[in-house]
Amino acid sequence: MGAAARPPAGTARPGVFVITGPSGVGKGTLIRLLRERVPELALSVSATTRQARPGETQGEHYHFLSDEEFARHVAAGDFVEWAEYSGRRYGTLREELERHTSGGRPVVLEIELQGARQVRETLPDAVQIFIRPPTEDALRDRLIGRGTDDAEQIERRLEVAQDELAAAGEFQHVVVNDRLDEAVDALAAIVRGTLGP
Ligand SMILES: Nc1nc2c(ncn2[C@@H]2O[C@H](COP(=O)(O)OP(=O)(O)O)[C@@H](O)[C@H]2O)c(=O)[nH]1
Ligand SMILES: Nc1ncnc2c1ncn2[C@@H]1O[C@H](COP(=O)(O)OP(=O)(O)O)[C@@H](O)[C@H]1O
Repeated sequence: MGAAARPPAGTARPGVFVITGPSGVGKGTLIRLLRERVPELALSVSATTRQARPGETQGEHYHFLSDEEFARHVAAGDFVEWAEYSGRRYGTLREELERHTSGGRPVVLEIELQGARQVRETLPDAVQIFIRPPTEDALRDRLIGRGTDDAEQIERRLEVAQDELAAAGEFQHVVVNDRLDEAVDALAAIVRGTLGP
């Protein structure tokens, strides 16, 4: 964006950063480290109908909802975006996003491809970042190594990953998560480049 396209000083909208990439590529890990580097960056906590994994807590990792609760929010138009992934629903509640942006905080959304495409339409100023694995074998190794999904879930996630990886070219920024520290550096540079020093 050129300087002429910027809103006048004092009215700049906080940044919305969308981070997408296949399951197991390291999005959650990268976002945790990114937020240590850029502490003002808030995390949008998504809603989901999937079961909490051991160690995940309500309202911190996700807003865990029943199918009925999620459907009610869909019908009420409460979601900025939502999608079905591996048989479960995931979405960004408008209220959750605005809780941060209305206070002037930049915010990061960790969402899958269909949701990122919806945000591209509804929030065209959002910065879109795609995370790639160095190889598909590395992705499989990370999903196995994480130990949170059974073999069937891992295969489903790897199948979805094929379509997701094919869509990397749609994204403004692509970061390869090979060495973790280098990937965090690249993400921090994108965020700092948008927000300013
Ligand atoms: N569209 C959308 N996708 C989401 C949202 N929250 C999480 N996801 C994505 O849903 C997929 C599955 O998430 P999860 O079950 O937590 O698995 P994990 O990302 O492999 O740990 C991942 O690609 C997430 O990025 C959301 O609010 N909206
Ligand atoms: N650069 C990396 N090199 C090796 N392992 C990684 C790297 N980044 C993340 N991991 C590991 O890969 C697994 C999946 O990471 P996670 O952040 O849960 O991915 P996602 O949120 O994209 O599903 C975790 O066990 C994590 O520790």
